[in-house]
Amino acid sequence: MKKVLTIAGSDCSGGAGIQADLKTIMAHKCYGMSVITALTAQNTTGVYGIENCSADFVKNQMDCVFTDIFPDAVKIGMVSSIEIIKAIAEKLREYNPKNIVIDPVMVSTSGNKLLKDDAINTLLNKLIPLAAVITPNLSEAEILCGFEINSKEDMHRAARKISKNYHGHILIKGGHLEEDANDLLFFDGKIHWFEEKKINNSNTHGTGCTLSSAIASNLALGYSVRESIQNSKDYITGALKENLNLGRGNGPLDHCYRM
Ligand SMILES: Nc1ncnc2c1ncn2[C@@H]1O[C@H](COP(=O)(O)OP(=O)(O)OP(=O)(O)O)[C@@H](O)[C@H]1O
Ligand SMILES: Cc1ncc(CO)c(N)n1
Repeated sequence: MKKVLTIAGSDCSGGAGIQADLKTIMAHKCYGMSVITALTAQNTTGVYGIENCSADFVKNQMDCVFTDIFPDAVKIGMVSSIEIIKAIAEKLREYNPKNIVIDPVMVSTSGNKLLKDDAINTLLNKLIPLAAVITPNLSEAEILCGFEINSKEDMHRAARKISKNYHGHILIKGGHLEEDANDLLFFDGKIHWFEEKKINNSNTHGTGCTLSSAIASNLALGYSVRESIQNSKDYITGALKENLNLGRGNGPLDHCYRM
């Protein structure tokens, strides 16, 4: 059994964060573990509160996982504050796991801040360099590259700019583009598009969390980065097509459809 660790925030409504990650990891028949960085009080309509875990307790959780059941891949999502980011980076350098996927979560689907403004530089300088793959959405990529992204050409320019400081795989997700849901992979100066028609479903709460934990699961299973992204995109597309409709806002995905 391959083991996948998610380091992320909890979403009590079960659609994003740790809960989405564990459901995704299990749907890939891997063993899921979680290090919780923050508790959020949220649902399909918004985020109503955040309680950060102390940096020491994040380290304590990471020690417990890494000294006992060493993961084959690690997904990192909401990291909340400078202290937590530094704690995670320190422990990752100590244990040196393979297949680190970072979803640089900054804002929730419902528009609430999940990363403190002053923590962006620490995320960029201390954590992102440790990743094999990063998966910014359009607004996160805009913050990382410093200009607006409105088209596929802009996505390509943004990836090139981000690659000047980060040398791993950059996947810019196009889920928020007007037309298709096309994602761009940039690595070693080369690009590859993962193309998909946009599904007419507003229940997209947790798509980013799901994609990144699916990529981590596929990497743990031994697939290449490109295969892992394609498999994960297929997984998301299938889950969106199920048309689950829960809650009063942007509802979660159906993770049961392949089980
Ligand atoms: N309506 C849709 N139809 C098809 N694919 C979609 C749709 N919305 C998002 N996706 C896909 O889902 C994945 C996640 O992308 P998205 O841009 O939504 O991430 P995100 O904004 O980080 O997610 P989150 O809303 O969880 O923060 C991408 O592969 C994207 O192309
Ligand atoms: C805990 C958590 N992580 C990530 C997201 C991004 O969708 C969210 N809404 N909540």
